[in-house]
Amino acid sequence: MRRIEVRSAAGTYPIMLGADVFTQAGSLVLELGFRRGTKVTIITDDTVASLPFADTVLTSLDEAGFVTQTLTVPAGDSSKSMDMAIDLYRGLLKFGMRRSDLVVALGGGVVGDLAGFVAATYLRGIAFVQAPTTLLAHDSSIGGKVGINLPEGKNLVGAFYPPRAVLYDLSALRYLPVRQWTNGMAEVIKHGIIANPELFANLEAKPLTECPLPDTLEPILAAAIQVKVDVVQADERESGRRQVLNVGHTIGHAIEQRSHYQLGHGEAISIGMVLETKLAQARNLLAQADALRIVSVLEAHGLPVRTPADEFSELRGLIDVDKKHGSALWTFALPVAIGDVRVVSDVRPEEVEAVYVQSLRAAVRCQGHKLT
Ligand SMILES: NC(=O)c1ccc[n+]([C@@H]2O[C@H](COP(=O)([O-])OP(=O)(O)OC[C@H]3O[C@@H](n4cnc5c(N)ncnc54)[C@H](O)[C@@H]3O)[C@@H](O)[C@H]2O)c1
Ligand SMILES: O=C(O)C(=O)C[C@@H](O)[C@H](O)[C@H](O)COP(=O)(O)O
Ligand SMILES: [Zn+2]
Repeated sequence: MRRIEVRSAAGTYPIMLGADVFTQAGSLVLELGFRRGTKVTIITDDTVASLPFADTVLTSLDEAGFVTQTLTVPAGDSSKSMDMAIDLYRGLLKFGMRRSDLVVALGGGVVGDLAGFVAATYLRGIAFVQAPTTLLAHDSSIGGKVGINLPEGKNLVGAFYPPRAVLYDLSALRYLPVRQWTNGMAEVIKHGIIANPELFANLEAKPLTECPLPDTLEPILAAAIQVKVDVVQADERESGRRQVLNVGHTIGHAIEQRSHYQLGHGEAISIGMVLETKLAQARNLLAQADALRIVSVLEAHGLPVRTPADEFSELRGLIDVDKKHGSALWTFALPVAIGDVRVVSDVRPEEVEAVYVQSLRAAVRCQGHKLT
């Protein structure tokens, strides 16, 4: 089992990464200092609850002497809501959860963000452990961003609230449908674009279109995780450097929400990365060869790269509520090389619209070719 430490203002926490982490969940939680008899609520979703490893985690915690319950929410981004958070608070209260007790978020980014938000706010904050089960969650489980969506935009309510540990069992990933695997690759590729050109080149040379065996996967995932760890350690509360993790997200979040979550987070961010790559090119920040490499590697992984049919006017308001903007001008994290992303805070909405409209026209032309 590989151990990666994350320094945070609230203390250092470990990421335990390996193929046999969940069977040891109970002893790992004891090692964190929680005593036998502590109440542990596992928060998960209804898909994950039915997979064999959910039982493995529960059994391991029971055998270690914890008093457990499981609370289940429907799978999907619509569970990242205040209504769902309130249901969960009540579930915790009913079970008698105190400040010394523990929440375990077992699932993908939706469960991690929601359960983390509930843990951050229940009784003004109780401890939680992230137990990510999707590839995408190599990103969401680290760094302490927790939150819920509003109808007006993604992740508009939340906190920076680091977990006590991240227990990442790679054997859970073999249950992922291909679409979910691919969805997660968007954030792995993103981490390469941000700060690891070697990781990016490896993905170009050998696209990971399905879940490989843990021995192959572990070093790749560890490299992507290390990019995230380095960034959040440098700027935990996103006052500057951390904004680079948002490459592809300023437009991608709007596209994700506008699709009513028919597009997965990684799928929307893939389209967002393509459009933001074009914005970087339009500003002469990125060479054409690098722009082509970004689009090609996303395509090679089966990720969507075409602009959806939405009019820009339908996205503008959603982009406008992005938390990074400081004024009427927009803030974007733009790729400037493979392995380097720069934050720019003087983007006029009209510039984005021009790039978007041009890409939309190109996408429609392409479709026309296919039909004829
Ligand atoms: N907090 C952060 O830093 C951060 C970072 C990236 C993304 N996010 C958020 O994460 C969310 C997306 O996360 P996600 O893509 O993991 O989505 P998700 O949590 O909805 O999981 C995707 C689907 O896979 C299923 N699933 C989970 N584990 C599985 C497994 N092992 N086998 C089979 N099916 C499994 C889930 O039930 C769900 O249907 C978005 O809400 C996004 O905003 C947060
Ligand atoms: O950890 C971060 O910081 C990120 O930006 C990671 C993103 O992949 C993630 O989607 C995050 O939830 C976006 O946060 P937001 O603050 O833009 O809502
Ligand atoms: Zn993301």
